[in-house]
This record gives sequence, C-alpha cells and structure tokens, in this order.
Amino acid sequence: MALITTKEMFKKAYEGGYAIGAFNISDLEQLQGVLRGAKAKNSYVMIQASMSAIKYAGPDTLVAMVKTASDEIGVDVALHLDHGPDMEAVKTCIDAGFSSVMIDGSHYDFEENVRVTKEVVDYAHARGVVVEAELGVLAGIEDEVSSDKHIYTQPDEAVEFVERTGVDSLAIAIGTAHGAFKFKGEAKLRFDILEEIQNRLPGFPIVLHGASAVDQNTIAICNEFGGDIAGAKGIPVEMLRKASSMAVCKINMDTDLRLAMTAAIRKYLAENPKQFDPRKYIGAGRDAIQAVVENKIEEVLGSTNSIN
Ligand SMILES: O=C(CO)COP(=O)(O)O
Ligand SMILES: O=C[C@H](O)COP(=O)(O)O
Ligand SMILES: [Zn+2]
Ligand SMILES: [Zn+2]
Repeated sequence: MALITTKEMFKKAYEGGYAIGAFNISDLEQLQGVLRGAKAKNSYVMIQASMSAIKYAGPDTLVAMVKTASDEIGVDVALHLDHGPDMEAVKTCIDAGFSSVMIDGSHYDFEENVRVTKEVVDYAHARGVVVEAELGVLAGIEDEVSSDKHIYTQPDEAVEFVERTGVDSLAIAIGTAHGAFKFKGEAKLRFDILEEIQNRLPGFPIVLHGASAVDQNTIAICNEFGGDIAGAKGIPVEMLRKASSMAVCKINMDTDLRLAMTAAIRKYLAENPKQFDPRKYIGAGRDAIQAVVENKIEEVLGSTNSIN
C-alpha cells in the first residue's frame, strides 16, 4: 500500500460518473474511521488536512500515520493539503510526503491567482505531486481565508485559468459553503455554471468544497446529549449526487464527520457515566465516522468498488 496521486482515481471517476470523497482529518481515529469505511466499500478516498490540522498533528506525524494506517487497513489513499495558503505551506507538505496539494489563491485577483498557482504547479509536478486550485469564492469561513458572500466561478475564467496554470483539478464556487450553516432559506446550487465549465473543459476534474449534507438526525443527537447547535443546514444529498454524476470528481466533507464524531461521543459519555477509558468514547466516534464514510460512498459519491 502507498500514498497515491489522484490521476487515476479522477480519470475513473470522471468516466464512471461518480466522485471521490475527500475527508478532513486531524487525528488517528478520524483517519482510521475514513480508511475503514473506504476498505469496507472497496472505494478510493482522499485524506485531507487543513493548515490548522497540520499544525495540530504535525506534518511528519500525519504522513507517517496515513502511510502506516493505509498499509495496516489495506487501502491505497491520496494525502492532500486542503486550502494551502502559499508556497511555503505547499513545500512543507510536499517535502513531508503528501501526494497532492491545494493552493487556494481564490482570494487574490485573477492574475495573482494564476501566478501563485503556476508556481506551485511547477514545484509540485517536478516532484510527482498533483495540484488543486480554486477560482471563485465560497460563502462562509475558510481556513485562513474568510468571505461572507459567494462570488460564483466564471466559466471563461475557469478555461483560461486551467490552460495557463496546468493545474490538475479546480475547485469552483457554485453556491456551496463551508461549515454547518450553509443556507438560511432554500439550498440553491448553480448547476448551469458547472455544466458550462464541464462542456468547455471536457474530461477535466472539478472539485466541490463545502459539501457536507448536515444530517438533521445527527444534530438532534448532539442536542439531545448536551449540545447546542441550532439552525444548521447543509447541501441536499440529491444535489451532491447530481454533481457527482457530472464533472465533479472530488467532494470535500469535513463538517459531517465532525458532527458524527461529536454526536457519538456525547451519546456514549451520557449513556456511560462511569466510563473513563478514552478508547471507549473516541472509539464510538471512530465507528460513527466509518458509518458516515460508508454511507457517503454508497449514497452520495457512487464510488463503491472503484478500487479493482
Ligand atoms: O470543503 C471542505 C474542506 O475543504 C469541507 O466542507 P464542509 O464544511 O461542508 O464539510
Ligand atoms: O475548509 C475548511 C476545513 O473544514 C478545515 O477546517 P479547519 O481549518 O478548522 O481544520
Ligand atoms: Zn478558497
Ligand atoms: Zn474547502
């Protein structure tokens, strides 16, 4: 088993009309939950870490942990830097052994985004690492990048951006948002923009960030066992399925895993007040993450049996 790039998995996903789940982790049990879910469904997945997750775990610890768990569980996986802010972050991750990086220049103007992305692509490709970039701005708080409104990706700009940078995949803004509070009213995604980009960049892998569904039953369990999460709302599953069947080859989910782990741990501790072995309650969180990942693979991404 080894850390792999996204080249083959995205090609198969594009051709097969499904998407690969990219799940954020920052600790061992989240990692094991995701990889066990992938193994159970014989599916490709990506493990991704934000800058704050990398600071939390340590870049070398993360790489060693992902490699070892991939070996032990028996599933190949890509390890990806999520929302890399600059060249320094990218270099740290590539030098540590990540197989994929994101450079998020979406908060720059177009020309500067092209410039920083191209610089990263040159560095990464020379080392056999693939690169994701971002064009357009998602609503909500991003890691070290914040925005309070959507700026949808312009298809013309997407075409020019991909041609000039040589990037391997592109995250676009069509109405998704990071975090647990995505919509106040009706959920709306601009599938017309996705369709135009797909038509003008045939075969090119598109990435959807901010794609957690925010399961209301999970929120209810959090709140029943001492949590206080009100008004959370995610992307409807049908919309994610539709995106997976189109040019979207990678779907990012972090919030859904956080909610599932929190609900399971809150429930376990409330129901087992005498228990103080962390393996018991964190283990309940790990099982909950595995269940969510299996459900996403089966019901949202369509990537079951993508590994042959
Ligand atoms: O896009 C993400 C990480 O890059 C995560 O999105 P969610 O907050 O919707 O899980
Ligand atoms: O896109 C953002 C991710 O959900 C990462 O969040 P984080 O910076 O809290 O790890
Ligand atoms: Zn961004
Ligand atoms: Zn994101």
